[in-house]
Amino acid sequence: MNTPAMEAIGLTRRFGGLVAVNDVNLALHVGELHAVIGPNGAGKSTLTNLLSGELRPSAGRLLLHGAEVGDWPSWRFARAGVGRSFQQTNVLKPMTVRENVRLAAQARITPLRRYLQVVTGEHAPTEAAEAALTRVGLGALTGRTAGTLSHGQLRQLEIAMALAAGPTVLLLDEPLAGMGPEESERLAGLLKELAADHAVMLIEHDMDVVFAVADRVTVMVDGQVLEQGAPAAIRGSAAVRDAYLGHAA
Ligand SMILES: Nc1ncnc2c1ncn2[C@@H]1O[C@H](COP(=O)(O)OP(=O)(O)OP(=O)(O)O)[C@@H](O)[C@H]1O
Repeated sequence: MNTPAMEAIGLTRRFGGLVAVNDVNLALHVGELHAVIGPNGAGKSTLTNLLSGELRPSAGRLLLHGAEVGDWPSWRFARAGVGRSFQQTNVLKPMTVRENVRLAAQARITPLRRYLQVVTGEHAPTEAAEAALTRVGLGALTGRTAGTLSHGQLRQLEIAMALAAGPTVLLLDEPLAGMGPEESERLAGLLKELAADHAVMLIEHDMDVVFAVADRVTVMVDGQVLEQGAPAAIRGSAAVRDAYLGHAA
């Protein structure tokens, strides 16, 4: 297969004596939706924070399009095309939908470019914002105050914010949390569409959604990869079933 958009090799993160992410290997490819599942405390959010540059690895390698990025500061990740949505909502509620996405679009732009845009009246972030909003299905609500959106619409807005900076890699931490079945199904369809031209990593607890949309699944338990494979293989795995039942007990 071609070079992954993002690749973790032996990626490890310790918090004092706790190894939250332990020797994880993972490859994200454009055109693929890669779901990461696992019981609470498995290390999924820590892994997302490592891949988005918010946390530095304690050990191991992180590659973006084949180049080492493990020691990069977090701001370089967004500029180099790594976008993420957050488990906790990241939206500024008094601002409009459009303003939220425009601000997010600017994450990709250097301060000099932003200054030049003001001077020349160039409107690149506006166009990127409108395109992202149309793509997630919020094109008709751009002037609405974000605080008036439904829960599902807020999650769509968060995805638009992640998309607006033009990422290649999209890291989505429980984008469907708290949604009803209908909204959830619609958004799952959108995630699948986005995977056509992005490398998508999806953290998700709803197994029906995971098995419906994922091309590949990584199962984490206690910071480690328990299994990795196609959804059908993971669904039939006794080790995965045991891990979940063990944690439920
Ligand atoms: N900043 C931190 N400092 C210390 N320990 C942390 C920190 N962040 C996470 N941990 C610990 O690392 C482990 C993995 O946590 P993490 O949040 O990555 O798991 P998770 O799989 O995302 O869980 P959930 O599904 O509940 O969100 C947990 O034991 C957690 O308490």
